[in-house]
Amino acid sequence: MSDFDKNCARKSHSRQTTLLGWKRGADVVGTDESKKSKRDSSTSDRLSIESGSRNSLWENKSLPNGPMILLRNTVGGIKASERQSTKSEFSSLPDWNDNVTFQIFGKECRMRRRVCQYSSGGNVSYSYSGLKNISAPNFPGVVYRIKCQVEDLMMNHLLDAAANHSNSMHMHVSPEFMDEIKAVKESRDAPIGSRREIFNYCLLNHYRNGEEYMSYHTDDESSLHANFPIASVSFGSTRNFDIRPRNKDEAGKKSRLDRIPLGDGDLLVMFPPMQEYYEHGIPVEKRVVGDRINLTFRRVRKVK
Ligand SMILES: O=C(O)CCC(=O)C(=O)O
Ligand SMILES: [Fe+2]
Repeated sequence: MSDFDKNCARKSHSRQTTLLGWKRGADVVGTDESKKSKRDSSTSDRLSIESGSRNSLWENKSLPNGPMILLRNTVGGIKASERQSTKSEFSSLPDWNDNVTFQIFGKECRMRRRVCQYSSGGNVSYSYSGLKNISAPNFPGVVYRIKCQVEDLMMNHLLDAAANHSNSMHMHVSPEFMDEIKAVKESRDAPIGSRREIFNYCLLNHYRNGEEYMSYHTDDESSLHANFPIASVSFGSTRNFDIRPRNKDEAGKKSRLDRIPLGDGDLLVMFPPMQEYYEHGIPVEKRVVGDRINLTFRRVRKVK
């Protein structure tokens, strides 16, 4: 990666901040409705989920104010060969864009990975990384299949933990989201047109080698639903997922707090309010052999 690219990556992040009017820091609370509802869900009235006993396949990766759960080697099939063929299907989707450019202080920067995005019925509009009005066609079959699997895995885990009255303080899920997944679960037997869904948007990232990366950022656009998590799925080579605080420390630094290796078939779920407190990114790692495709499923509020 050249210094110019590094610079672009860094600046793109600060530019995003300006463009979307984000405020950073644990002590700063936004003024829009989504942020208000986050604030109103106090820790005490959230359902606590324990990753123990029957739910032991899920690891608890939470940081303070950053609830996260992780399930290894499962999405896309238990067998590596099944996941490999799913990854090939992703790779040959027709909508990849490997030349995404954006302007930073008058300079043109190119995104160092290829990306594409899909949404429910092609009706969802979402802007990120300073890019606006990006078209997001209807979910192709392979993305829809993985979306359903991710929703089921997550829903069953959370409902199971709730039914077992798990009471660890590690993991907090808002009552609003628990109500939502109960409704989604109940609607699974309904005719296809009237089924509810958790996620209505998917962003795919293809890192073709260890030099392709994603700089530190938060996924806290106001168009994202405040109570819903972001579910991130990985296929292919293992890449590190780095986490650091949004706020600088006394020395003016933001030091890395955690590094989670994300491998083939892994599912990482980030719950609110994680995006208010932490940034995450995929660093350059030249020694990585092979490519990785990542899917992040989101719930966007604005539907066209
Ligand atoms: O590739 C990854 O695991 C990170 C993806 C991500 O953070 C994003 O799409 O916002
Ligand atoms: Fe992200």
